[in-house]
Amino acid sequence: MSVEKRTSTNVLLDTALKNFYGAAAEMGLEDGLVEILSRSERKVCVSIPVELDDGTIRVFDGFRVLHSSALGPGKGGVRFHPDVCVDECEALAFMMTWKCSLAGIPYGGGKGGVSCDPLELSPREKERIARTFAARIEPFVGAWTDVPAPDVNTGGPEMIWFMDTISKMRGRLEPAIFTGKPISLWGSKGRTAATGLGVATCAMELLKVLGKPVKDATVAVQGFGNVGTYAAKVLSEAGAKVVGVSDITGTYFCKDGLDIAKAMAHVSNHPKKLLEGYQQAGLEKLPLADVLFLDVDVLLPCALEGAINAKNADMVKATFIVEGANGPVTPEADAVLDAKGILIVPDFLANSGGVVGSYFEWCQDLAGFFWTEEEYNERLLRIMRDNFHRVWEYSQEKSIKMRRAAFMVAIKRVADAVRMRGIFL
Ligand SMILES: NC(=O)C1=CN([C@@H]2O[C@H](COP(=O)(O)OP(=O)(O)OC[C@H]3O[C@@H](n4cnc5c(N)ncnc54)[C@H](OP(=O)(O)O)[C@@H]3O)[C@@H](O)[C@H]2O)C=CC1
Ligand SMILES: O=C(O)CCC(=O)C(=O)O
Repeated sequence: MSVEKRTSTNVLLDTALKNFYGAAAEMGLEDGLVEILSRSERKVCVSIPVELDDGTIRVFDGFRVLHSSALGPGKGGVRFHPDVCVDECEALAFMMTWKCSLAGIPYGGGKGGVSCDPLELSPREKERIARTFAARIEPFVGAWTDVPAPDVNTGGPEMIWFMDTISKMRGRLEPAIFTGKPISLWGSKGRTAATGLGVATCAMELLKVLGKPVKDATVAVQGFGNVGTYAAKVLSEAGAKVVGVSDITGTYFCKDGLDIAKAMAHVSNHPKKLLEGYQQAGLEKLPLADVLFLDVDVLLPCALEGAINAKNADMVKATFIVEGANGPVTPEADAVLDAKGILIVPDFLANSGGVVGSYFEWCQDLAGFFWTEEEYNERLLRIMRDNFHRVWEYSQEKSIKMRRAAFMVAIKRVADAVRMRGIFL
């Protein structure tokens, strides 16, 4: 039997599938498992009717995809963004399966989202969307079925609206269904910074194995949201020089290094949480895309998928790329960057600090016993460093790129679970 390969017009899904098929072929995965693992167990599409503040009604589309539950309950964020669609959610759920597997945590892959533009919505409108979305996906989520978390444009408030709605529907508190909650309401110390801390840790481990000092290494960060800010903060605190950061208002560049704490304070005080208007001595404002083309040691794409693609890959000057976002480099760009000798730490290794941190929160919620931030960070750093080295060493041993090595390690664990449990999960 030969496998009929799935393709997609959605770039992110097509990328995820191509990377999976390539790794599956290289490791000689049997056809039946390739068929099973190239499809999602469940794709839920819901409509979300909401009354806006002006009294009009709008219906938004929402999605929750469970790619695989072979290793445990689904795990993955919920995104609020105008481009959200079922294919994008499937691609991200697919990547969550490999991310959780690679991280060695007991979860499968899930992802969800609502197609909406948060910049156009009031907080009350966002709350109505979040609560109706939660109510409509209620039959499909649970601490032992599928555990959502924050992603682009969602965070603590959305997780509380989700948790509160489902707790009311079930008549009991359900804290372990959602992670990324505020610390005061069954959240965990450390979770907010976890993804960025993990990205920065991978960058520092990479520099270390290559014998390059972190001190004065130059860094550029695309996206100054949850992942980008904390990655920039940790690296600048470790002595690296973060010379460029960006959000949708443009690229902010300073050759002597940006003051990341000051930039974070500016964003947190900005009414729309933007870098717009940020000032410091020596600052230059550059066009949006320029952050990707700065001549730096390390580039961290921490915004959205497809940022580095066939059209712009040739202009990238960084020596290393550590992928903070999910899917920021398309396969075509990957080939161009490889030819230029640019080394890439793949997304589902580099940004796995978020889901590892969510796992810690879930454990604490189930136990009703909470850890200190030191305990949380100590465990997170140990896992991130071990995982980085496992993938790095495997890629060296096999003379393959880190992305391929990470896929092979991750697919093996899921395939073993399917073999042990039987195919009808
Ligand atoms: N949060 C988490 O724990 C995890 C997130 N990720 C992934 O990391 C990425 C970022 O997520 P997160 O930080 O949570 O999201 P946020 O919404 O907090 O931040 C996203 C940032 O990207 C910026 N951005 C969007 N488009 C562009 C663009 N074209 N150029 C420059 N900046 C842009 C946004 O700018 P603005 O604010 O101006 O819109 C914002 O600063 C996503 O791919 C997500 O899936 C992965 C693992 C875990
Ligand atoms: O924290 C989580 O559970 C998932 C985070 C996520 O969506 C991701 O890693 O892409």
